[in-house]
Amino acid sequence: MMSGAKKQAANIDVRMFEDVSVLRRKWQAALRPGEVLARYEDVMLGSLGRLADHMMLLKRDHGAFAVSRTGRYAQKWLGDERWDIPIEALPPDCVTALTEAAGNAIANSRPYLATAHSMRDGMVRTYDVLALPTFSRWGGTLVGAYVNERGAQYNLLDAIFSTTDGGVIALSTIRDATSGPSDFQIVHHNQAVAKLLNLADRSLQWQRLSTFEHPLGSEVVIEQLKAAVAKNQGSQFEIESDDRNLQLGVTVFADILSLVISDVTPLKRREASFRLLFDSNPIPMWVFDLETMAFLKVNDAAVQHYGYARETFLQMKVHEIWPKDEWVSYTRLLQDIDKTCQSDRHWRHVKADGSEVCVLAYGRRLTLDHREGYLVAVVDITERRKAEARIAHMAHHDGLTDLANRALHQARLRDALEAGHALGERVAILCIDLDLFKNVNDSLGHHMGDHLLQKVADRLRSQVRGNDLAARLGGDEFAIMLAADTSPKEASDIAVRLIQALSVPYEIDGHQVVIGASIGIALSPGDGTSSEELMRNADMALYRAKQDGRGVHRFFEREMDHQAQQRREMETDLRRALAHGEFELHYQPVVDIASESISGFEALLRWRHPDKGMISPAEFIPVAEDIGLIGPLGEWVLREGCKEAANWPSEVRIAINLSPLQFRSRNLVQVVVSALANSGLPPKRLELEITESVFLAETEANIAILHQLRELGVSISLDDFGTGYSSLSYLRSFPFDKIKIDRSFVKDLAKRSDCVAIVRAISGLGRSLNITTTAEGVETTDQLDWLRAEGCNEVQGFLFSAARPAAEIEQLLLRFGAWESRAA
Ligand SMILES: Nc1nc2c(ncn2[C@@H]2O[C@@H]3COP(=O)(O)O[C@H]4[C@@H](O)[C@H](n5cnc6c(=O)[nH]c(N)nc65)O[C@@H]4COP(=O)(O)O[C@H]3[C@H]2O)c(=O)[nH]1
Repeated sequence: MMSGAKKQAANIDVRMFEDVSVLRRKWQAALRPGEVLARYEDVMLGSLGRLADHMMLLKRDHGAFAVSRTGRYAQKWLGDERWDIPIEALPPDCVTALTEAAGNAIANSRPYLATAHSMRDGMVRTYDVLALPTFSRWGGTLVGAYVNERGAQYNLLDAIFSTTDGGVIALSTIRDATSGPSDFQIVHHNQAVAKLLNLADRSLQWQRLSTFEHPLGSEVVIEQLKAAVAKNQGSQFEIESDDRNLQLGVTVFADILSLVISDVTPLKRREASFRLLFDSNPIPMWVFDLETMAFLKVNDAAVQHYGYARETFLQMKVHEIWPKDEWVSYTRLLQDIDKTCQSDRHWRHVKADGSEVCVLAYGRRLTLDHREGYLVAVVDITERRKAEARIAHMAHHDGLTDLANRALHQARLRDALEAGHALGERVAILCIDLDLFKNVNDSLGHHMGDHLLQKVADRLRSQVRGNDLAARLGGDEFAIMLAADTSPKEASDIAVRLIQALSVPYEIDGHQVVIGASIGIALSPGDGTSSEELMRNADMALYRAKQDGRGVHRFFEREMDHQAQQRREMETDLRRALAHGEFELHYQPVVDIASESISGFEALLRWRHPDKGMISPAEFIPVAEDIGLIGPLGEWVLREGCKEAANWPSEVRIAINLSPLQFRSRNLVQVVVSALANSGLPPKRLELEITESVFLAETEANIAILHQLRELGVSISLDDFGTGYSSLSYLRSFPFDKIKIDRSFVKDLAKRSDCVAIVRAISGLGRSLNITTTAEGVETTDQLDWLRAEGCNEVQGFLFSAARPAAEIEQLLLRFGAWESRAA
């Protein structure tokens, strides 16, 4: 069944449809053959009847239309009863429809039907506008326009409100006797209200709130509405209804109130989740106002981490947790901040106690309490950064002294050389080697050695400035790089200062330790332009400084390069010499002062180089020691010496020198046993000469080896006695059979009383300890007389003979007999 209104609307539509058809037919019928348009008189004049009320005549005037002649209905539609109205004077909705219809009709030379929507008193009406194009005998085109409302009007507000999810209620205020607001009555509402209030089945119309059993009728709501009416001012508040959060927005129109209800449950849940995530998050978080930079919200973790009380925090601005030197840069960063920010940089923050932390910050924009804010979560990476820095530091520094290590030193040197090259500035390298450090390490132990190195490092550190760098290259090798354009004079002054500083006695664990330093200097670009070359040359200069008696500094000279070359050659030649049989032994007689006879021979090694001739052991033994050849070479000497001595008269002994490095091989005893066994030489005819340096390293083990040798029946002599540091204590460490007085004391016997005193003391010592004393380097009879007078037991030296090849031994024995008869 159709409602009355709908039926009426349907009738109107049918009539309108008929009107449009009639007019179209009339226009078609008026079209004469050969003419494009129907004539005005044929269409518009006469026989329009009822339709005349709905008609308008449109003239074209200079391109724009004007309306002349309007029927009554058309006048109402236009809202204007005048004849001749310019089109721009009409309501815009009419203008749009008329222009569209008339324009298209003229363009197509056919009737054209357009639709117009008009808004009148909140009601929307739809009209059909039919334009009939005609031509007039008096010239020009005239358009007859028919207008009629198509269907039922409807209320736009109702239509809009019925399609929204938001609830809208109109309430009228009920006043009491004092004319104050006492209650409210629902006078109108849209469909969404019932759904929002979960009251689908109940009618709300005319419901009084005070009797309305629903949270909407609660006292709280009524009081809020009363207050709004009293103040004539809108308000907004929330209520809960069936697990839903409803937001009520009140607008006051005198005694009528509109209540807009929206469901804010999802929003509330989001807020609750945010609160939960924010408040109890272990990661420090805050929200700050993007405009004022003030903290709006901070979570517990932030309060704890930064050490500010929450109230203090909330009165602060973001920049107050930045270090002052970053205020400008960080403010600039925040100005460019995006909707979200993934921290790709480190931020420095300052805690309440003034300490600084390093953090990563992650953030996003949000609205909090109607303010544009920024939510920030921070991850403190201070410890991680420290650990990273520690690891990076460790990779570039020496663990013991904390000085730069070789890698960092090389890298910095390369950089300095590059910069120096660009600027035309010199870079100096000072290679430093500690004199006598090995002694300390060996005699006082590694622990003391380490302490000493640390103190050395401290002194070096205190001597370097600016871009200069002190480094430990390993062991007791250090280097200083002087990066600022350094002259040779400056480098030399610094080297002198360094040697002085390092030579001041060290106080370590109650011991006073004295060491020195030797320094080699190389300067770029003259002594090298690459780090490798410069270091190699500084090292060569250092080698020279050590050769020159230590405690001095030397600059690199091209000649050193030559010497280094020679040394390399010697190393190569030495490796070959043993296999090629280039070594031989010479023997120097040892004379017994009392019996004035040869008691033995000292075997002294000789190297007959195929090109260079005879090379002194003083030159090649240290090299053989350095390249590890001393083991096989020493073994060869022992075998060869014992074999030779086995041919001598039975009372003549042989003395053989042992390098301290031979003790390292651990098979020394075995080698001696084998040499004796192979030669058949009785052990008592073999003397092994050692220097006190045997006691400097692995003392216990070496003393044990000495005891084993002695148990074989071999004698042990202490060579070069008096030249070392603590010889007397070594005499206690091992029961030596012989002490050899160094030739430096013998040399000046006749001239220097201190030498006499030393020789006297050593001889006395030997006597009281029952140790034979042998004086070396006796060249004059004067010296011999002094030695005899001081009670020395044996002598050897050029006075009797230099070391001679084995073939001359027999002759020597004979010749000695001759000397013996001449001396008598
Ligand atoms: N000015 C002067 N010198 C005299 C006199 N009498 C002897 N000499 C020299 O003094 C050195 C004595 O040997 P050294 O103190 O054991 O000192 C030796 C010894 O430490 C080492 N050496 C020699 N042969 C061997 C060896 O077979 N093994 C080891 N490990 N070292 C050896 O080489 C050093 C030097 O040996 P050489 O050049 O042969 O030098 C020998 C000898 O030629 C003299 O009256 N005046």
